[in-house]
Amino acid sequence: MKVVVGSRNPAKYGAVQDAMRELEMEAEAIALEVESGVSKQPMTDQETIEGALHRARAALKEIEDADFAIGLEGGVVLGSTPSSRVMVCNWGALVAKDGKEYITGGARIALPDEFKKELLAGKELGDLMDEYCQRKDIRKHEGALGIFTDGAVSRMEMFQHVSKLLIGQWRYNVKKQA
Ligand SMILES: O=P(O)(O)OP(=O)(O)OP(=O)(O)OC[C@H]1O[C@@H](n2cnc3c(O)ncnc32)[C@H](O)[C@@H]1O
Ligand SMILES: [Mg+2]
Repeated sequence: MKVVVGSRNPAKYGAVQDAMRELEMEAEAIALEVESGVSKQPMTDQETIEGALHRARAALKEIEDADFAIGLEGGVVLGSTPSSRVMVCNWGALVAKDGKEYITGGARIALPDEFKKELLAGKELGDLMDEYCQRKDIRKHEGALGIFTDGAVSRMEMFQHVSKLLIGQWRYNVKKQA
């Protein structure tokens, strides 16, 4: 089997590899940088879902003999009421070679309130996190999730869960059709 991942970010690509290992799938995984087709910082669930789907569709187009492609996308949700918090959201999409598309939501947690103004001014969460922690490339490592849960759940672990949910749904359908 051959699987394509629509990102070269190790927190995403590594997550798909780990998910496949856990599900005892023998597949070659290829990481490809593709366009998300949405803004660099998606600001709604809908935009984040579209980014994940676009990545998966674009990745599958690149590798003709792939069985399926996975797109993973992070975004933020600003909240529409004064009491609602700004959250990091996560979505994944799997597009199979038969054209079937699967979508799965990942964990979301609240971010510091002061992030809201910066996000509205056009700042990316990845850059905000690096400034907040005075470090580089947090998005490629534990992510906002890992930082704000004191390492309890990392971005990679969350994307691993999303990938397992996607691959599981794909498997269910493949078995049903057999
Ligand atoms: O190379 P790609 O695949 O684009 O990986 P990315 O880290 O940029 O991830 P996304 O494009 O999916 O995320 C959109 C933006 O949100 C940021 N982001 C999302 N989740 C994050 C997290 O847990 N920690 C830090 N930044 C995060 C990310 O850095 C981008 O600025
Ligand atoms: Mg990005």
